[in-house]
Amino acid sequence: MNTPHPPVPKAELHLHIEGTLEPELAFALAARNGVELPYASEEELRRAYSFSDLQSFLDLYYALMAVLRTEEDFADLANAYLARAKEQGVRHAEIFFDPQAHTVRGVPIGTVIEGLGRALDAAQETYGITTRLIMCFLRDESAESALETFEAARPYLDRITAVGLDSAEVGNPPSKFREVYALAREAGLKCVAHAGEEGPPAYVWEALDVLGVDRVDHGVRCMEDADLVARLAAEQVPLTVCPLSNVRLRVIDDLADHPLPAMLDAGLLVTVNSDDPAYFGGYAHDNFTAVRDALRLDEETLRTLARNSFTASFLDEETRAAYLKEVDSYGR
Ligand SMILES: Nc1ncnc2[nH]cnc12
Ligand SMILES: [Zn+2]
Repeated sequence: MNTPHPPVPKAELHLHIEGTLEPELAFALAARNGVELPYASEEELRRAYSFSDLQSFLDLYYALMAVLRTEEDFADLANAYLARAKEQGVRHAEIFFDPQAHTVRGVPIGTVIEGLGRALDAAQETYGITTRLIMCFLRDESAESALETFEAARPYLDRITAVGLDSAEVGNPPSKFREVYALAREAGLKCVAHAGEEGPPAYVWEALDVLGVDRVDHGVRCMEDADLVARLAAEQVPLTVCPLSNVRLRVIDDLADHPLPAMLDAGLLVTVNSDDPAYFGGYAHDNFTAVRDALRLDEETLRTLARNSFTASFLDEETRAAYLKEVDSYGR
């Protein structure tokens, strides 16, 4: 009898912790916190997961966050993700969170960070997963709100590795956040930003040239601009691509048409990630197997994607090398 392959060891670099809120946990937290959800059952909620674009997803994503109120809630959310991530072969996770989506509801930023931090502190021992935290600014909020959020997070910066930029992209270019990114860099943080998901290649240029990002989240629309592809390839700027998300949010019509193979052929440092797995139908390895099947990727290409995930991470060199060794010996 064939023993099934364990999933290839990988790093997850594009994962919104709020996007891991499964219906089951949403209902459990709603009951615990006395929050009424506008859905009669988990099944009914799941039926609402049909999106026409990024905004239609964001509306539900922010609405469901109403159930997240206490440190314990954020710790439970992160633990539920880590348990699933372990099963998916995730050895390292760099996790986004959206503080403004919680502070606007009266949840203090310290509650969010301490709650997530409680789970992440135990992640290596409990799940064998190393972690980093990336604080995202909501780009459809003002630049002033991002600055206030950064200042509110200052007491917790030792828990934060990088800043990021997410939410509704079109009409909210990276340059709007020049100032807060300069402050983050001054404070020694790494910088990433969603760019080129729904927005044009010009937003990827801005993320690079105005914000000075170390990685681009999504970035798939870079393929419309040959000069941009050349720049990203020459500098080996990592792109955290999220295939199932791209299909669910209609960035790409069909997974079989995804530009991932063309991106790899162009010499881009591409990684495969899950974005908001509770909403988009798959966690990290589910994305690997989906692209393998739809795009007929061979085992060596999957190994390259796994290698890329560690190469593109914010890990220290020694830990990175240890993980790369695991990838190289996988299945051999
Ligand atoms: N795919 C995505 N794009 C932009 N903002 C997000 N927030 C959560 N998921 C997102
Ligand atoms: Zn994202």
